[in-house]
Amino acid sequence: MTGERYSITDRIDAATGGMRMRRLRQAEWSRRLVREKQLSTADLIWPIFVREGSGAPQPVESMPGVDRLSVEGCVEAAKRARDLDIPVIALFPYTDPSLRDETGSEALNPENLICRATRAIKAAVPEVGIMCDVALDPYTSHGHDGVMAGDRILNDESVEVLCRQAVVQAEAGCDVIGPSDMMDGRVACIRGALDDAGCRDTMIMAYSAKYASAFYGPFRDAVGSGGMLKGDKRTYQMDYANSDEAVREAAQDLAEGADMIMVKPGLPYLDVLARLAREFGVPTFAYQTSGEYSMIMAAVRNGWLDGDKAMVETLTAYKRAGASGILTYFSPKVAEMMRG
Ligand SMILES: NCc1[nH]cc(CCC(=O)O)c1CC(=O)O
Ligand SMILES: [Mg+2]
Repeated sequence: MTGERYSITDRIDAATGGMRMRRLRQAEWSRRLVREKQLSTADLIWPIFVREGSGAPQPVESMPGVDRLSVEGCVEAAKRARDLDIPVIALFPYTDPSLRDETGSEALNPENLICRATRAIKAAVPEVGIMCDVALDPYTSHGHDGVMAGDRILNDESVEVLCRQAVVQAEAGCDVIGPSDMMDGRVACIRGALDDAGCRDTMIMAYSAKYASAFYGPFRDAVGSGGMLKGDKRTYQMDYANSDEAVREAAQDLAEGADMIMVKPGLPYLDVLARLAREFGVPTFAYQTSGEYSMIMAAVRNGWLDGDKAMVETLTAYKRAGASGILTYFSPKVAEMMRG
């Protein structure tokens, strides 16, 4: 050092122009004042697993804190959602293996578990929105989202069944249809089928950029399709190396009549989420998948992470990336925390 000419402080002031970024971070009140995004209970969609029969919640082993609920249990969960200001719950069925077949015909049964749960919840808690998945994997003996011929998943034949599944769910009272199957053209066909059935008000949240991902494993346990799945879903779900393609997928779904779009999984795909949110400016959602949830919970169980902090941080990250809302298994927990 040659000089006393410049002190560290002089150099810092010269470099920053005196604009010290830490100034606004010095107190909780000023951090709150300049915060860009705020997670709210209005951002939450709570996925719930439904099972046959009555009685106590049945824990999903690979998802600590998540249970499969009876229809009655789902009604109680919907009341909890209402009391916590959670706008929507998303229902997923655990289907008894004896009801599964090659074509997923139980999906079309107006008395299936999902339809009965939907009707029971709508009757008891009409102010909570209900979202139902459109895809055949909870109902097929091979665990795929569509119908098969040999080892191929047939697109158009699958779409035909998915349209009927959507109408059955809408007629049971479902408010939001969530096609998660990734067949081509299904949004247009489902919209048409809903309209033809007089369900013009039923919304569609399209799983537009849904990737063939390792982060769905615990979900497949929860709905009982894990052990059944033959092969993988890479001929219909997206390649995780691609994001230009996500833009084209979302553009198609919107042109076909999707009211809302979704990116799934969430955290490893925040770039895709941010891109779609900016590109289209439509309600854009993210799914914090079972695998993301279980990763956090596993670390919490080992004492390696503060679960509450990781929960709020990840959910806020979705908001920062541009999500209108998040499907998350943390919904009741974070809503309780926000209520204080
Ligand atoms: N098509 C069904 C469906 N709907 C939501 C999920 C995953 C949700 C999660 O992992 O939390 C899946 C699994 C899959 O596509 O294999
Ligand atoms: Mg598509």
